[in-house]
Amino acid sequence: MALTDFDLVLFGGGGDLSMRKLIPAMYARDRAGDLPPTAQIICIGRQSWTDAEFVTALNENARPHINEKVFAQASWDTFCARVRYVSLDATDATTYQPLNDVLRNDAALTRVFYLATPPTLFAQICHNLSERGLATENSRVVLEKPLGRDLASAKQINLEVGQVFKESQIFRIDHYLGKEAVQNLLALRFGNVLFEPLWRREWISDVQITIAEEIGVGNRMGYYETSGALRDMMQNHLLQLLCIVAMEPPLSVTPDAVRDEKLKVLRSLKPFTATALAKNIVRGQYRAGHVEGKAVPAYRQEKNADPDSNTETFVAVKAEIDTWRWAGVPFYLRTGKRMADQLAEIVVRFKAIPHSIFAQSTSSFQPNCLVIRLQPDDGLQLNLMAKTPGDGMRLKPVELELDFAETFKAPRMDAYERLLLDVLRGQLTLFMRSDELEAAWEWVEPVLRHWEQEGNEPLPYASGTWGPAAASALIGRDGLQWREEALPE
Ligand SMILES: NC(=O)C1=CN([C@@H]2O[C@H](COP(=O)(O)OP(=O)(O)OC[C@H]3O[C@@H](n4cnc5c(N)ncnc54)[C@H](OP(=O)(O)O)[C@@H]3O)[C@@H](O)[C@H]2O)C=CC1
Ligand SMILES: O=C1O[C@H](COP(=O)(O)O)[C@@H](O)[C@H](O)[C@H]1O
Repeated sequence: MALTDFDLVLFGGGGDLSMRKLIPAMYARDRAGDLPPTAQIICIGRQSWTDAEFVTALNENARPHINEKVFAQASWDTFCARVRYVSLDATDATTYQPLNDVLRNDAALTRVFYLATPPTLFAQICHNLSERGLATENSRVVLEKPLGRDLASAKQINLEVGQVFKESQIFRIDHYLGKEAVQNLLALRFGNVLFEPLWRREWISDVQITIAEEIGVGNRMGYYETSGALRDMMQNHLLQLLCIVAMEPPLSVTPDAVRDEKLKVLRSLKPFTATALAKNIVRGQYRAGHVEGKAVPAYRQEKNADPDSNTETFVAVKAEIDTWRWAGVPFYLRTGKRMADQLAEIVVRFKAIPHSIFAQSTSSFQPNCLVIRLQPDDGLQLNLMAKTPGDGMRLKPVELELDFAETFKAPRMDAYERLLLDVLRGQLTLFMRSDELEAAWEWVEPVLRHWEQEGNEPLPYASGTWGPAAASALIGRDGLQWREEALPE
């Protein structure tokens, strides 16, 4: 579907997210021919730059993040010519005139305000846009995550943004929902009959969702210290993945049909009791170690770090969903920085066979397992038992592997490319509704309060490992192992 001409305003246009993700994504769509010739990208910050100086910054900071296979100098020059830079203080409406001057006043245009700034500015920016008459009927606003830092602040942001924009104009982004493998999970679940009868407590033993990163906090210490892994990854990305795995079939892929189902999952998450707070959560922080053979410092020794920081860089949780479909099926979620590998995957483990008709005992049968791999490459793996060739009847675990890049050989689209196109088309399905967001905060809120009250110093783990030993114990208590622990050496 062709895009209507637009003005895209990137608040925080010179920041880390814009340079690493948003600008490269817009460039890729421009290079693919998706952007109307007169579309503008207006980047905002307090720093005083001319358009030409900002293009120099783009060359230094955004250009290195563009895939070399996509890059061409001529199209990059054309793209840079669309980009304007406007210096203003987003908290001060009296400084907004230069933005009024570059925005085109045409009701037929789409106007998008993308707030890639700290979330503490979201409400203020929306009020200022309204005061300056810029939040028009044809406008949309994109809010980055994490939206707020707890339930109360998230509600306040929703309330204030809602005073300026209608819910249908608000795009709360979670870039994990734009990843190809997540879309493919929807296709797998609702485009095939094979899994649906098995996708329930009778046949599934447990689900593991892991987002492990090798990188540390990099230059984002200022932000990360106020956040930590629970707010940065668990409250949003991991819970959204859990929703896609656990939701009932939606009536259609229309925004509210999908979001209604995700909301039901979030509302069915078993609230943390005092015992669960003590037993079902592991909080960790990385120490010095080696990642990919390179020595890396402890979190507390990173640039701009507080040497006494208690911010968690790892969190693992055992969650349960109180519904007929999922009662009794544990969902183990974990995420961490500076871990052994860069890996994002969902592992659905099926129950063991009830009885062996072969000479082998049932315990020598590996339960079937479906792995949906999001990163580093997206793909699917199904573990089955098969007979080894030759005489006798000996069964062995085998893998059916589907590599999406290999199978489709089609150009890949980054999550931000897909989601930015959806914003420009007004397609809300992959964005969170206010009630969903609040339900997710409601579930993590007791954990935040518990950590505040208990002081709760995070457990140390060496960089380049899979997190604190307590994370293995968390799942081990149920007689299970994280997938990498169960794999043969
Ligand atoms: N970086 C990432 O990987 C990810 C970031 N996010 C979210 O994106 C948002 C931005 O993060 P990130 O890019 O890392 O942050 P940065 O600190 O790198 O960038 C924030 C930008 O906001 C601008 N800014 C801050 N205050 C004002 C103000 N008063 N007026 C105008 N501009 C202002 C700054 O520009 P200047 O200094 O010139 O004013 C800066 O460029 C956050 O909500 C974060 O949680 C989400 C997912 C991943
Ligand atoms: O939202 C965030 O996500 C990134 C990880 O995203 P990925 O697509 O690279 O897996 C994480 O590094 C960052 O801390 C967090 O804010």
